[in-house]
Amino acid sequence: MGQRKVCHHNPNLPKGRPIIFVLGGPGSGKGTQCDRIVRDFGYLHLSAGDLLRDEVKYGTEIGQECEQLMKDGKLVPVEVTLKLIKKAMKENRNSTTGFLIDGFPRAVDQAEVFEKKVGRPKLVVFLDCPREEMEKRLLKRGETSGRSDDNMDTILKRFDTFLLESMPVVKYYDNLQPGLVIKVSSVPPPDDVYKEIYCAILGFRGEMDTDPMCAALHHSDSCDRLSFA
Ligand SMILES: Nc1ncnc2c1ncn2[C@@H]1O[C@H](COP(=O)(O)OP(=O)(O)OP(=O)(O)O)[C@@H](O)[C@H]1O
Ligand SMILES: O=c1ccn([C@@H]2O[C@H](COP(=O)(O)O)[C@@H](O)[C@H]2O)c(=O)[nH]1
Repeated sequence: MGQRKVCHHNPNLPKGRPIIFVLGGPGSGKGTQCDRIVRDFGYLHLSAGDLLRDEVKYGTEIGQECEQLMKDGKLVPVEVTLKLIKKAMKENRNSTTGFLIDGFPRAVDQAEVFEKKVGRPKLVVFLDCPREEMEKRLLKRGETSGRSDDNMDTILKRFDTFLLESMPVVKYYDNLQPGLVIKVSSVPPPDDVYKEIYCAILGFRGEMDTDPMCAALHHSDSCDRLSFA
């Protein structure tokens, strides 16, 4: 993953509704940032984890198949997640201006199959957060979330799965298309983390100059801060 100086200004954007992936470790803040993106851009937020938890909650066949895997911090088969995501995209294709996919793809083979069967995202946001910080956040969230995986035992397994299987997805997209991935530290407060994401989205929409803060970033050398290094 080399140093690349890339501004998010892609003149060859295909038409249609954009897809954004928000990736990062467990508790890195994906859902928190997605809330802000939805607020400002109105994209449809599809959390693969939420879709799976709904299946578990309603006791569907998929839910029964996935419940234990999720408690063990393992990945459910891509056929399952892809089916849920594609269904939600299809149902909403006429009512949304874009798709914000949170926590998927979780492995390189998942990214490959998405690329083949659905398409390429316009932007991949990678939230970078130290493990200790993620652990602290998840344990705190676990006090009230009711999630069966917000406990120390499962958190450790989720970290292992993330490092082994999910981190390579970031490199996959960075290699696939320079500038596609932005790496953002999610340690600062949520609104500060969001600034870079917001500018990157304006960038691929060709609207960078509509916001003075983003325009300054775009026209200065600091533009390469947005690229994955
Ligand atoms: N920048 C931040 N600073 C401090 N706390 C944060 C920040 N972003 C999110 N949090 C908190 O950390 C916890 C995890 O955040 P969030 O649910 O958004 O993470 P996630 O990446 O979606 O997690 P998961 O993958 O487990 O679903 C939440 O309680 C949230 O309020
Ligand atoms: O694409 C995905 C997304 C999620 N999972 C499983 O769900 C849990 C929880 O996911 P969150 O994104 O943290 O809500 C995850 O640990 C996996 O078991 C998945 O397999 N594939």
